[in-house]
Amino acid sequence: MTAFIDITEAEMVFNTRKGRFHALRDINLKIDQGEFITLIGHSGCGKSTLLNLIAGLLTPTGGGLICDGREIAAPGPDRAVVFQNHSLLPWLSCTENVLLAVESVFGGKEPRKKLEERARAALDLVGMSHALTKRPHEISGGMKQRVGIARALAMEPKVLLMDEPFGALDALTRAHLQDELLKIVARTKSTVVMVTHDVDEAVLLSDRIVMMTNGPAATIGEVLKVDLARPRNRVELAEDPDYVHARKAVIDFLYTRHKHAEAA
Ligand SMILES: Nc1ncnc2c1ncn2[C@@H]1O[C@H](COP(=O)(O)OP(=O)(O)OP(=O)(O)O)[C@@H](O)[C@H]1O
Repeated sequence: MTAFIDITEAEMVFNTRKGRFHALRDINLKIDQGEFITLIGHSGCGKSTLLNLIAGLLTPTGGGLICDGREIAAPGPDRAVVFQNHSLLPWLSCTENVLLAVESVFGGKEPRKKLEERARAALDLVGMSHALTKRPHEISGGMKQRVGIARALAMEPKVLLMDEPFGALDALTRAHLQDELLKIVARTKSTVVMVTHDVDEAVLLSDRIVMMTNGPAATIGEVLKVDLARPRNRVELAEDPDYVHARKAVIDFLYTRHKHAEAA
């Protein structure tokens, strides 16, 4: 039986002005439904490329990707993406931004009232009910990112794909949104694949951390299972020996065994 997401021998070669660039090779990964996976690795190793392959925004030059029994050949509403920069439409309110995504999935099948309910429920889930009519420029960066997450969740995707969703936020807002995301995912039981540079974020959120080697021709170096009970509490975890051990394993991979050339 194939896994919920099944990546087999995926390879990505880009054609550039300077010739062919081999970004990813031999990517093999099976992800179960409801799993929270983070992709971690040094800058330029191909984390976003791998996420974009799962999103269907890129087509692999070798191998294949399957999601829920179907080959991933194009982007689809079953795989919603949250980027680092919220990418909300500035002239629309928070509700209208979310509604647009809801309409793209459920429009034509459900009455307008039901679509509006879906948008409001998603904004409620991320704690943004107080800003339904506000435009993006009227809310903070953290709030914009919440609306971006609401927009993705409102599509009821099978998979939530996140490319450094909290990368542009200050440390406190980031911590707060990580905690919120943990609660949301516990409720929605979403399957999540998230790109991050942050070791603590990876350990706090993940069921498994996929650690990537440096490019060119990067691949999966190691996969670390994070066996910490949920719900997870960042304060209690700080001194948990299993947390400290997982953190050390990732740091060791990144900074000892796969040190980046620029940092060497
Ligand atoms: N469309 C493209 N054309 C050519 N090369 C590309 C393209 N997209 C990515 N690359 C190259 O592939 C490699 C992997 O890029 P990618 O953005 O996936 O890395 P990353 O690990 O997400 O990096 P970062 O952590 O800095 O965001 C890089 O060397 C990048 O320059």
